[in-house]
Order: sequence, then C-alpha cells, then structure tokens
Amino acid sequence: MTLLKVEHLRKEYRSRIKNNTVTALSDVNFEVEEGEFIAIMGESGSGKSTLLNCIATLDNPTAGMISLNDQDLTKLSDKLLARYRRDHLGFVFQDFNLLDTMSITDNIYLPLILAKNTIGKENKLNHLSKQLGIESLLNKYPYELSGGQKQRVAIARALITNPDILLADEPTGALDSKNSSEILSIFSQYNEQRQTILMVTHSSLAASHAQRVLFIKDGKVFHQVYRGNKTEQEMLLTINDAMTNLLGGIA
Ligand SMILES: Nc1ncnc2c1ncn2[C@@H]1O[C@H](COP(=O)(O)OP(=O)(O)OP(=O)(O)O)[C@@H](O)[C@H]1O
Repeated sequence: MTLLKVEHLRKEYRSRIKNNTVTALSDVNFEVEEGEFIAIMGESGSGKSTLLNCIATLDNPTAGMISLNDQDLTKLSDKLLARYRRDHLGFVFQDFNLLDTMSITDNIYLPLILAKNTIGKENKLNHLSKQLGIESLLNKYPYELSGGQKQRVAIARALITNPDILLADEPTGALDSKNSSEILSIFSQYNEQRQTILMVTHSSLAASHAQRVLFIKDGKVFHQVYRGNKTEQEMLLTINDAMTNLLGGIA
C-alpha cells in the first residue's frame, strides 16, 4: 500500500535582503510504500533537508502535494498539522535533540505526554529500551551519554508513538563508524518489523542499508537504485557507481 505521495513539490526561499529567490526544490515526485526503507542522497545544497522538512511539516512547500495515508498535509491548518506531526511522524536528527534538563526516561516519554496519550507508557518504554539496549541508561541525563547512546535514546523517543513513518536527517552524521553501523543495524531491524523509514544521508555506506536510494539534483529526483536481492556490499558498489557516473561524485 502507498503510504507517502510527493507530487510536483516545489520550495522557493526568498531572501529578505536582496529579494532573491532560491529554488531549493523544483519538481519532486515519488511514492513510498508501507514498510519501505528509503535513503535520499544528493550533493550539498541539493535540497535533501528541505524535502525532509516539508514531509515533516516543519516547512511549507511553495507548491505541490504531500500526502500520508491519503491525507493531504499541505491542506491542514497549523493546529491540525501539529497534531498530525505528533500522532503520525517520528524524527531522528544528526544532533539527537534530547533535552538536557530531563532524564532519559522523561525524554522518551515526551511525545506521549505532548499527545496526552500516556496509557501503557511503562510497557512501551520497557519494550523499546530492551530492544535498543538502553535499560541501564533510563535514570541518567543526556549529558552523561555517548553519541551512540544518545541516538539510541532518540530512536526510542521517535518510535514510542508507533509512527507511520520514521524521518531521519543524517542520523549517523555525528557518530564514529562503529556507532554508525550499530544505528544502521537498528534501522534495518525495525524496518524488518515493517517500520517505514525515510533517511537523508551523505553516506553511501548508510544508504546501502536502505531498500531504495533516491538521488536528488537540481531540486528533482533524477535517479533511483533498488536494493532487490543485493547484499549491503553490492548495494554500496551500486550507489558508489551511480554517484560517480551520474553526479560526478558526492562529497
Ligand atoms: N531557510 C532558508 N532560506 C534561504 N535559503 C535556504 C533556506 N534553507 C535552505 N536554503 C537553500 O536551499 C537549498 C537547499 O538546501 P538544503 O539544506 O535542503 O540542502 P541539503 O541537500 O540538505 O544540503 P546539505 O547536504 O549541505 O545539508 C540551498 O541552496 C540552501 O542554501
């Protein structure tokens, strides 16, 4: 079943000083099936974060349509959007975005508290913290944790509401290779349990965990590769080939 549809998405930014217009996205079209794990790649400034922010309803598109479960997000009022974001979307960021004044437990509970949906919160926390290996961290504070531990906590916080889609912007960008690989394995495991994931990344190694990679250039999706039956290693070679042949290399 199609979960997410992006049609003719356009985003322009107007500079206040010179009245210049920057076209971050010119005409983006793609669909995501339920249970897919998709990576979005493209060179710096190609519009990856803008695209993710529009899907996350954190930014307003200039034109076009984004629908999740047949609900057109571009037509919702700000109040309904905030609710929609809370109830249906999960977020993981490069810099974790945990609140230092709250314990790990309270950080993970936060989306449930904001959604006023705290019934069974202890069971949800127990389940996720076991899966993510963070049980011993629950009474600590974010500043006491390593980057890899913080990202596991951020994943628990993103998944505690059981979101339709997990949106991740460079989730391994601040991690060393060992922690990156652990976080990507966690994504793959949740994807095997049918969690839909959309991840922006610079890293072809990170993208090789996905089932499909979309390449953005000049504000459009201009190429995609499918994992199919390829191993991660074979997928990595395919992605690197695509980058070399089609983009002239991405940093
Ligand atoms: N708030 C903004 N105001 C003006 N221009 C912006 C704004 N946000 C992004 N842009 C411009 O839109 C274009 C796309 O930016 P975006 O951050 O989406 O790219 P990106 O592919 O995520 O880049 P990177 O990989 O470097 O993070 C760039 O030209 C950028 O300068």
